[in-house]
Amino acid sequence: MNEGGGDKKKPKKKPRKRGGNGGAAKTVKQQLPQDKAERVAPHHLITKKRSAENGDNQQPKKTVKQQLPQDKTERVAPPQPQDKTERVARPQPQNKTERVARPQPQDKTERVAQPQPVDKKCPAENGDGQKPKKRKPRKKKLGGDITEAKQNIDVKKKETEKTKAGETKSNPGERRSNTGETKTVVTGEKGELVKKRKKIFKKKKKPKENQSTVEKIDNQSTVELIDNSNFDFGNSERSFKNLEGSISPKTLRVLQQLGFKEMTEIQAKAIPKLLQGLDLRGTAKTGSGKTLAFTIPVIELMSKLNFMPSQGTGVVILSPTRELSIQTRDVLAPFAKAHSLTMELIIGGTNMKTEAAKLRQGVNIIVATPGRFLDHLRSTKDFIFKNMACLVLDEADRILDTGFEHDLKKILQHLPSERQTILFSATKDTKTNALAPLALKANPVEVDVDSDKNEATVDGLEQAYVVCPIEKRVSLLCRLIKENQDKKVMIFLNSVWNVKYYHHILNCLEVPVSLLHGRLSQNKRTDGFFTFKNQTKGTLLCTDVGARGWDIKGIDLIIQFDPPSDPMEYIHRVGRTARAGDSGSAILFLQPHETNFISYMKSHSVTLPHMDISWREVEELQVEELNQHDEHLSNMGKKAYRAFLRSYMALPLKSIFDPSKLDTLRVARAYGFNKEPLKVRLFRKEKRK
Ligand SMILES: Nc1ncnc2c1ncn2[C@@H]1O[C@H](COP(=O)(O)OP(=O)(O)OP(=O)(O)O)[C@@H](O)[C@H]1O
Repeated sequence: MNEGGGDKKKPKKKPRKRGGNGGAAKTVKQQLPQDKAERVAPHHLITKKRSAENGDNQQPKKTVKQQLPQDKTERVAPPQPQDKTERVARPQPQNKTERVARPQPQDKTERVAQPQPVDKKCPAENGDGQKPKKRKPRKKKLGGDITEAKQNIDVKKKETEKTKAGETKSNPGERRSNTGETKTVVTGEKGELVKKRKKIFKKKKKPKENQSTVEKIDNQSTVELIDNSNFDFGNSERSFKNLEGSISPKTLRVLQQLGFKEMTEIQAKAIPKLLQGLDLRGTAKTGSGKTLAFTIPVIELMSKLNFMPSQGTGVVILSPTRELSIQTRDVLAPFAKAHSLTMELIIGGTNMKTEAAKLRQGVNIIVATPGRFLDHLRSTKDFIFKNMACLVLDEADRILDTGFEHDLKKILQHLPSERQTILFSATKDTKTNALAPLALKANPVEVDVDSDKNEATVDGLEQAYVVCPIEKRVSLLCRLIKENQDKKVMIFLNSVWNVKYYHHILNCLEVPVSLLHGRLSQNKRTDGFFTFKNQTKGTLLCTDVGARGWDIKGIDLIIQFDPPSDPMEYIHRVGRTARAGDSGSAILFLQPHETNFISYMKSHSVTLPHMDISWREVEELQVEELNQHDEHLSNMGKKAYRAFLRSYMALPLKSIFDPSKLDTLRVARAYGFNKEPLKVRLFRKEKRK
């Protein structure tokens, strides 16, 4: 067993309790008796108009009306679920035709080179808390957008009418989701909009207790039985039973034991091709079951080859993060066990000698991170990899990110060229396009199950952005966490120091949060991952180590406190919720000068409605005062300040996240300093540019 803690036993999963956290709320309340916000209904924050700016919260009708034109996207009916029967009924491309190189879809980043029109600032975006003199201009500004939204609504309505045929008549403004849950379609009527906004913080539908069970598969890991109810396939053609004859009875038995009945779209399309030994590049949205799509074929391959430990390694699966490797190992484990295949996790932060000893004994399937795997390729004597038959690159685009690209190229040089190679990811970028010819054989099978979808994010996700001046971010964050303390929340930040800093400050304020970042020791990292995984509620602050591939059930809300580097990163971050047909919410924090990101996202098929904040109800935290009482916090604040500026500089979308538009004095205030606590030389240079 390695030291990474990946083999740690997971406690039996308890049924999720979604009741309020009375005790915790009380403590926070006691701690912050001034918090007016505590006195208002939990959903007040987002449903109320900007009463702070108006200095008037007595006009609820106007409030809602003011929200209406703010956001054209809110008025657009959410994308209708594709008719799955139709999708599946389409003739499958013949194998030979598939192997002919199809024109590669344009990389989205290329498509969106032109600067998009800047959203006009709303008063809240100015952060001045001033009442706007007139409301009308705001309506005018979005007039065009509304027209567009109306057109979209008309189109969507027609589509909806078609798909509704055969459904029971429902109330206007309601539709049945594919999970059978009633959803409100935004028709522009006030009441319904309020309903939709409230849903951002609404509790997720709880799975029925008997639908999800945890069962121990072996001594090393526990694997959850699958609750199929959210994946509404309704199509027996996708039944795993149809693979009888192409996959072994042992594999079918494990699938059955785990509760997998029907394949997801990516599985149905990729597995048959992979079983033929073809190279494949697969793209499907987050949480769509890509792991199993490669797990079954690699297990079958090893089983057919009758691979013995003395033959060394037959399959290598590379993932960009340690947690993702641990997770993949856990998915593979019951299948490997059923076929008596040896399997090992090879990730950084663990004892290399122990790993080397295992490799020498012969490990049929390796699940690894690229750096550590390369170390073994280079230095572990008697590690047999010349028989390697298959290489899987999970989250292929991320593997190519800085640091891994070099490792991967070296790995490819070491491995036998006669092998099957499989690339999977939820997103594609230019780097993956560049890797494909290096790693894959000519003309690999391309399976992109989302190419015909309007939205790049999943159907069950409700997302919105808030415009928040930097010095108010911590207050708003605190408020959001408190409001969602009975839920499971992930908060993304862009630097380790800021994760540490906000972890400290929030815990000082008795807002309990945990943290996870790449500089923790492997044991702490794995513990943190599993603790969060097994919690029914709680808030985790993390860097992008948590953005990719984590398959944690029951995450209700994703908050992106710092912006993602690009739309792909956004998609992966929000992909930690609303997985496998489930629902979830996501909120993106933007500073007033960053709102161009929204149109940029739209051009990448991510539509983000604006979420209003009633600033009056957000208690302002006096970070400066906290600094005076806590020297440690003040010191951390300095480091976090510097890390924030540096990470901001590192954001690639300079025209949107423009360092020259960042007011360092305001940034300093956000960390409780009334002047810049230290000079960040590189940042100054960048600003001058
Ligand atoms: N055929 C299936 N039926 C029911 N549930 C499934 C099926 N296949 C996978 N799942 C479940 O769906 C969830 C998401 O799967 P997985 O982690 O493989 O998604 P992914 O596509 O790799 O996501 P990401 O892109 O975020 O890494 C898992 O909990 C898995 O158990």
